[in-house]
Amino acid sequence: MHSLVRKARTMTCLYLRHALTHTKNAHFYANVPKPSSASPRLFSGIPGLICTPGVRAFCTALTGAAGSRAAVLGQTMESHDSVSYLTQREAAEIDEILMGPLGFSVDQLMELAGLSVATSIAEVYKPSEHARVLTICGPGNNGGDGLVAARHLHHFGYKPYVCYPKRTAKPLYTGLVTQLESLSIPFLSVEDLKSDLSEDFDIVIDAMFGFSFHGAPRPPFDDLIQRLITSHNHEQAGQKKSVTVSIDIPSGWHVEEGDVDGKGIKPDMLVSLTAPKLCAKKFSGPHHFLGGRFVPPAIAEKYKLHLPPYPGTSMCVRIGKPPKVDISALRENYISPEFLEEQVDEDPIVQFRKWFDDALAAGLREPNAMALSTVGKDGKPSSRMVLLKGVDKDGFVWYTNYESQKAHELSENPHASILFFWDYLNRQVRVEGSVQKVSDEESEQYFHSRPRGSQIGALASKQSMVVPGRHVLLQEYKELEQKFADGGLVPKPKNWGGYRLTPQLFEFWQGQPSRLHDRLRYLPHEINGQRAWKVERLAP
Ligand SMILES: NC(=O)C1=CN([C@@H]2O[C@H](COP(=O)(O)OP(=O)(O)OC[C@H]3O[C@@H](n4cnc5c(N)ncnc54)[C@H](OP(=O)(O)O)[C@@H]3O)[C@@H](O)[C@H]2O)[C@H](O)CC1
Ligand SMILES: Cc1cc2nc3c(=O)[nH]c(=O)nc-3n(C[C@H](O)[C@H](O)[C@H](O)COP(=O)(O)O)c2cc1C
Ligand SMILES: Cc1ncc(COP(=O)(O)O)c(C=O)c1O
Ligand SMILES: [K+]
Repeated sequence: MHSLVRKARTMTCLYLRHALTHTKNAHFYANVPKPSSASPRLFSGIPGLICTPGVRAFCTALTGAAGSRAAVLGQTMESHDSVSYLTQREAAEIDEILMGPLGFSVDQLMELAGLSVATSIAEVYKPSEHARVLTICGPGNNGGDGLVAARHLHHFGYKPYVCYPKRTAKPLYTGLVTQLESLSIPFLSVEDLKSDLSEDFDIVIDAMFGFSFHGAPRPPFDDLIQRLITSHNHEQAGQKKSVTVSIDIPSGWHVEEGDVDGKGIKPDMLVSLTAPKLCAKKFSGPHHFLGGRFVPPAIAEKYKLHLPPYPGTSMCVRIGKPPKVDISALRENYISPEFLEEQVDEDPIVQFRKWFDDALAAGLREPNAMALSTVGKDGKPSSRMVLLKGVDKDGFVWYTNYESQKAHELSENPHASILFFWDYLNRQVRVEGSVQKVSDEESEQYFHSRPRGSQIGALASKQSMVVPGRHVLLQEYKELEQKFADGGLVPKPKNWGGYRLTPQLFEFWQGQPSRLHDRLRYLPHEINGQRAWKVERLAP
């Protein structure tokens, strides 16, 4: 086998493994026609994975014949070859099957389609910079998707406007209009719109035509499409422009051939629904997303759909590479509630618990992950992440190897700094203090509470030492696994245990607009011979 293909297969296995381990309660089938020696190991221990030679699945389809990049099983798809495209007839057929034998109603599918569009937009364009959204709706279901998207965008914090010149009298559509009116979303006529839409809007959603479009656009859509083209040309002339997001098909494009004469709209984002239609091959904008997370396996199999898995609970997934970004331009404008001296607890540990509970309530992944910085006698700082395993009035506890780099540095200099960053909450907490080992009993107790695999892993790993290759670690692990196969107690290695940082300084940071962040620092001081904490505000 060509080594690149072999590498692609291995990578696919890894991605598949990743996808599986992050998708709970699902069963996946993988066909590995010529398993490499690594395959069983890669797949072992994945709940829900059934390896079978009979079932066609991503693994073969994507890395076998074409030998295309394995990244398709990550969260993006890199080449056009690896994604499936539908013809106009297939798209209409799938619609009929979904709403016929598969028991969906059009309302349901439209709701999910519109939600996918709104979440795709929210992934790329933040309401802080792209608040004003005009949705131009056509007479069919594509227009309906636009009406639904406008409603969700309102709830996501955008300011939607709708232009819906050819309304459909069916209850589904009149209901969607009523819902938008009840949110006081303005409906604008074509005459209300300026010829350059960029003047009044940050985003224009093109929900005029979907996969049933044919021929040349009739009024008033011909004019509306022209305005989207003009707005794009303004951008090329260096003026500020609004971004165009097309739902399913860039309106005016041939559903299969795309922008035939090259004079059509050039959307910045395309949200394909169910699966991209053939015209999407011609899409060259920076953001191609897939939405419509409702495709049952029967459809995927019948139409041999190869599509990227949706990450987590997301309603959309990016297709294709993320655009190249100017790193220097990457920034967030933090918007948070005020964080004032009067609000903080006098006890910084209590204050920490409050913020930690907020991080837990927000559902953040590993809110207990913290950067630990240490400095040995050479005076050179080093940092790494560790997991907080306990916090109380005595301090902050984590566990590690007592012969690791951090352990050597702590033995030379028992002072450290820990740092939590809770991105979603615009918060950071830094804590500095002195460090001691926890008692052996405490370490014993914690060690035996860990998953058995991690206990054996701790025995197998001489943390921070050079290893000749991964196989050495795996071999060591396998031998230990066999040694403890009887299920008896795995002894805690002598060189494994906890550290406790006794805090001498806290700083609670909350991001605010214009970089005028809140920073409240706690330092110990004495009042009438009593130890207390003094809170001071620091300039951001
Ligand atoms: N399964 C899915 O993925 C789902 C997709 N959804 C969305 O539905 C559209 C397809 O919806 P459909 O109603 O079939 O069609 P369109 O929205 O594309 O539009 C049909 C109307 O447009 C008129 N039309 C067609 N061509 C022209 C033209 N050249 N000028 C003016 N008007 C035109 C057409 O009128 P006709 O008289 O020509 O028939 C119709 O009134 C799909 O793309 C998705 O966006 C569902 O929401 C969920 C399931
Ligand atoms: C999120 C996260 C949590 C981690 N938690 C721990 C931990 O609790 N204990 C640990 O020894 N290593 C942990 N690690 C690995 C460390 O970052 C580091 O690689 C290892 O401890 C060796 O560090 P050293 O060579 O500086 O001592 C974690 C890594 C990450 C990314
Ligand atoms: C090497 C190492 N040790 C310990 C830990 C902490 O893990 P646990 O929660 O199993 O104690 C981690 C976590 O990533 C780790 O990577
Ligand atoms: K469209």
